[in-house]
Amino acid sequence: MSPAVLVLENGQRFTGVEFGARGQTLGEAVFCTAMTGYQETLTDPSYHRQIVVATAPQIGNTGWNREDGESHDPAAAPGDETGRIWVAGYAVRNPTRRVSNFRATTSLQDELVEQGIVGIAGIDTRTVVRVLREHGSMRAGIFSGDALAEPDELLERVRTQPSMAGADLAGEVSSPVDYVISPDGEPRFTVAAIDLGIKTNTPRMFAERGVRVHVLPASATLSDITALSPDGVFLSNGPGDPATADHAVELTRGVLGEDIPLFGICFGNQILGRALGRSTYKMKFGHRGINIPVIDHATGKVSITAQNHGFALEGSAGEEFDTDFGRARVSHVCANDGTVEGVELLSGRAFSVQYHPEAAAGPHDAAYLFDRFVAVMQGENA
Ligand SMILES: NC(=O)CC[C@H](N)C(=O)O
Repeated sequence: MSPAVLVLENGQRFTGVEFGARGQTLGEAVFCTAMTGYQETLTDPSYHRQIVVATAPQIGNTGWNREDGESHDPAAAPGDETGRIWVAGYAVRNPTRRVSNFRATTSLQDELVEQGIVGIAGIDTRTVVRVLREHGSMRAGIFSGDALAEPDELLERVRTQPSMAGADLAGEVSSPVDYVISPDGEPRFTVAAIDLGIKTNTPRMFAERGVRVHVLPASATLSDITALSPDGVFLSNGPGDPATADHAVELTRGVLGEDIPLFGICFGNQILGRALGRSTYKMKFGHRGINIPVIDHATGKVSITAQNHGFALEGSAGEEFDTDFGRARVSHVCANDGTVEGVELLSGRAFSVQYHPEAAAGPHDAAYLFDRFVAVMQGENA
């Protein structure tokens, strides 16, 4: 097995072995605590430009299949549209040697090679995670093969890459063209979904509820939206720093001005929050995993949620504030650290959450939010 090295911005190096493609990759090192769902994690466009460190020690048991991908490439061959890996790199402790799942068509190792994703295995991921937890997410690189020829240069390469703060990335992952996901059965409503890095399970959750989803590129304008006469607008998850997403924020303000019902997830929550006048900040190490507890301020109920974010909205539990579109409040907070996990207009016409009710992968506690959005489109008071 050939050597590979993970180099962190603070100068720490972890030597392991190649995993996936050979070469060099740069990105922000972040850790994900999910025990399962690596295929969904790797294909989630929100991880664009990030090197994911898995805290679960053994990765790859279920191989790779043609069904669980979360990216959407309308130009890809049928059956392959959801499989693009978006992470910049993958760092694991112990890759499985034998795939064991009836749906697997290949192994994770082979898929990483196929897609040219550079990874590293055999490092003490517990130590890496402790460093990231203590010092925060930081720039990093994984190097193997010829990239190891000049070991003294690696740290410089890591340190000269752009930081995640200030990164405007939604346009790099968004579909360049519109596409439509048809509902199961008769269409009841049409939602215009702004693709800032949308995961495929989101339109699927709408489709199950009779909603036709018209996905629009991140560059869509308010007239592109109103031309569809949608019953609602959806703001997707996505990569990068929400403070850079000025176009999406202006678009959202336009949608709120038209009083079209609006729902947002993750990046979409940060954008709705900004449209309501709040600002965002970079968290120390973010929330990435599938068992993160969130408190709904209105009911006191806790949902166990899937999350993947490194930025958050300013605010505190239950805080109410005035906006250009009426009064709003912080609707949800994280039970672990009190960060904002949701905002809403008191009118109920617009709401969003920082976590992932589409749960791919993850627990289904928050799926009711899709029902709530359908109820708002139906004209019911949410
Ligand atoms: N999953 C997401 O939508 C992530 C949103 C944003 N890029 C963040 O890291 O906070």
